[in-house]
Amino acid sequence: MATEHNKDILTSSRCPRILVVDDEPRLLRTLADLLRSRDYDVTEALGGREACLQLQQKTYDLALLDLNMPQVDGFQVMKEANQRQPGCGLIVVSGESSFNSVSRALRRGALDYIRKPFDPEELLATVEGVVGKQTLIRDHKRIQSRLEKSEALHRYIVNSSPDIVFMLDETGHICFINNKVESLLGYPTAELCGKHFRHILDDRDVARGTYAMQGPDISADNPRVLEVRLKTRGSRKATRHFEITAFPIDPQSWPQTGKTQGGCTGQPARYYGIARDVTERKEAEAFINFQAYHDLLTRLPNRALFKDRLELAITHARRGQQKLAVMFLDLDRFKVVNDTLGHAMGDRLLQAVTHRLEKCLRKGDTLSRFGGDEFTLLLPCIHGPEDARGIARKLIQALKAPFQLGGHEVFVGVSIGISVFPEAGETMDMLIQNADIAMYHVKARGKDGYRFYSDSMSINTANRLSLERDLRLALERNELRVFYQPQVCSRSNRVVGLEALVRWQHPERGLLYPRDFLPLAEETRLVGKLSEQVIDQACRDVGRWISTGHPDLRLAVNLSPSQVEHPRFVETLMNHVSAHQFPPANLEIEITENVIMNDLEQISQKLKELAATGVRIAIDDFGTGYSSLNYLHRLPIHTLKVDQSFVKAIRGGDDGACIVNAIVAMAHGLKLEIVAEGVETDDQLTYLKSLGCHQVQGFFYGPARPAADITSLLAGDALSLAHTG
Ligand SMILES: Nc1nc2c(ncn2[C@@H]2O[C@H](COP(=O)(O)O[C@H]3[C@@H](O)[C@H](n4cnc5c(=O)[nH]c(N)nc54)O[C@@H]3COP(=O)(O)O)[C@@H](O)[C@H]2O)c(=O)[nH]1
Repeated sequence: MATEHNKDILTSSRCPRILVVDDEPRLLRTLADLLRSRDYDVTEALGGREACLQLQQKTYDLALLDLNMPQVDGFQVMKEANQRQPGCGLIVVSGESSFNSVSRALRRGALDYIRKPFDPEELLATVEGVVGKQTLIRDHKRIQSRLEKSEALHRYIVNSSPDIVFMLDETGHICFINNKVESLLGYPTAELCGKHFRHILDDRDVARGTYAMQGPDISADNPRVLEVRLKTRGSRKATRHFEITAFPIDPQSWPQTGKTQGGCTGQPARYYGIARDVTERKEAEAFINFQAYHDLLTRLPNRALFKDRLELAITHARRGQQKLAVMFLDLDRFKVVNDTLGHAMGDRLLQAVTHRLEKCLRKGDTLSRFGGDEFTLLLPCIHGPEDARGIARKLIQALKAPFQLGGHEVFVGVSIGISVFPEAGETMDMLIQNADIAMYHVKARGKDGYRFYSDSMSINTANRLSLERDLRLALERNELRVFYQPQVCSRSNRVVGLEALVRWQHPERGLLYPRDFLPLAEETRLVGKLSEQVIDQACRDVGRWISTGHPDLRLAVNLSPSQVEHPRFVETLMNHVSAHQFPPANLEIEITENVIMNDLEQISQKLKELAATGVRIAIDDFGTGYSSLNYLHRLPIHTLKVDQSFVKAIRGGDDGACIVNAIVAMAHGLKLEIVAEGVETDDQLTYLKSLGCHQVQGFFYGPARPAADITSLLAGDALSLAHTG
């Protein structure tokens, strides 16, 4: 096929067409016959006029002309031929032999001049020579035109390729690169020709790219395929992703003579290939990958990625005998925002919270959104629990300031459970689960704080299920007991109040304390029912003591956060109180500051309603939370209970003691009653008395005890209280 094609290019297959022009018919015929004897395709023109007509009708390779002809002479025919058929060769055959005529004929384009009478052999040789030359010129032009077309076609194909097409020499310098590099990366081709391909490789891929091209086993059957980032022109950072397929050039199939054909390095091309822009695919892949492992709202790692990182961190920690901490964070009051301001605001809040939390963390830490308003945090390589404690405090503090959401000022808090590897669990699941358990303990104590997991919180899943079942049964079978801890006036040593504290008389496990079951009750929402039973029992017991000679005796009850948050809290509580005809003025509810701050507006309304009935309100654990003067001032608060931790600190004479001074002074200033909790020693009592804090509660006067003990205590001598403790 190629041979046929070449033959077609190189030779003209038709026999040359010759126009013979003379005004003498005899001479004309002789000349024509002579040429026909050599198989030329001959046309006779009798005179110049007919010749011109012929030139208008047909194309000729050659014209043999007489000069002296009547009307239209040979020069005019030459002029016509030059105008109409510039490719037609001209030979003059004339009896005119003056220098002028010859030179004029040659100037008009005659290729040769044969004088009459002519020698037939000489004429045939001249014609053959001119025809051969004409054929060569014509074929050359045709080949050139075909080559130009072919080159244009290939150039068009290469340059309109969607890919970058390139050739490299042995050392990796660019011999050729198509225009696509300009539209994709911004480089004019001339700028890259002769440069090493490293010039456009992203720094991160230079080593890999260079190694790939130097690899020994690259062959036509085994092209080098690799993905790299190429730099865009004029930007130090912007890159696009390309998939490069490079082949070696076989010198056998494309022999190059010294210089690269069409190349610009002066070296033979050794590799050719294409670079396909796969940026969109890579970005789509990256997005899908991101989606699989991240939460799209906060852009934080999701549960799957968190677990993966935790697994890895545990392996490292185990190998290096290090510690790590897992925190389980649950936002407080998020639900209120979501329900009242809508999900869009809820989403914005989660983003803002994420932003603040992230600011508290180091580079290697992993904060993840576990779902809803739950986050988990991995702190790898900590020295000990103190590091985690510091971070937990920072996180809590970071969320203290209000969030501005479309004109609304919103407060949220965070409850954080912490588990430290390896003490609180050696596996990923255990660490997360135990941090979650610890978090529920924070929630049960009024939210917005942190707690470390300890084994005492733990109940494994099986135990947990059986404990939950037991607790449900306990509520049905009335296994809950109410113990009372006296609140004593230190001046008179008289019992002024009783704090109701729940106990569970478990049929197999004996007497259980709130820490053993309250978080579970909170988690399973059984706490509401539990509290109702406690209130009922306490109203019955204390109501009896009130009506039997202790009219001023105060009943203090603890309320769980979820109980207070319930929309019908006031109504439910008052129903129980009135069901037992308990005088509201003898009832004091204890709530923590965090419960109040959970939803200041709602709680404030509820507390006002309660206070209007005569019920008293005490702030439990005062000093450990917000200690905000703002709400103390705005709410109907009657009593502050100084947290045990500050009372304990009295003994050491450290900062805690100063806090007691401050709280007592503040309570006096605001005309609030004050009860100091956890009083265990005479020194603490003396110190508190010296501050003017006369209502105290603690093991100094005795722990919480069953109702029967309280009956005899109230009947006996109040002064003997200290001895019964
Ligand atoms: N929603 C409800 N919560 C309740 C109810 N009953 C108890 N609780 C909550 O459980 C917390 C722990 O209670 P408890 O184990 O009974 O501990 C109380 C006292 O026994 C203990 N205490 C008292 N004096 C001392 C002391 O001198 N030293 C010392 N180490 N501990 C002492 O303190 C607890 C009472 O604290 P407070 O409530 O802050 O006054 C308990 O704190 C409640 O939150 C319930 O019915 N419903």
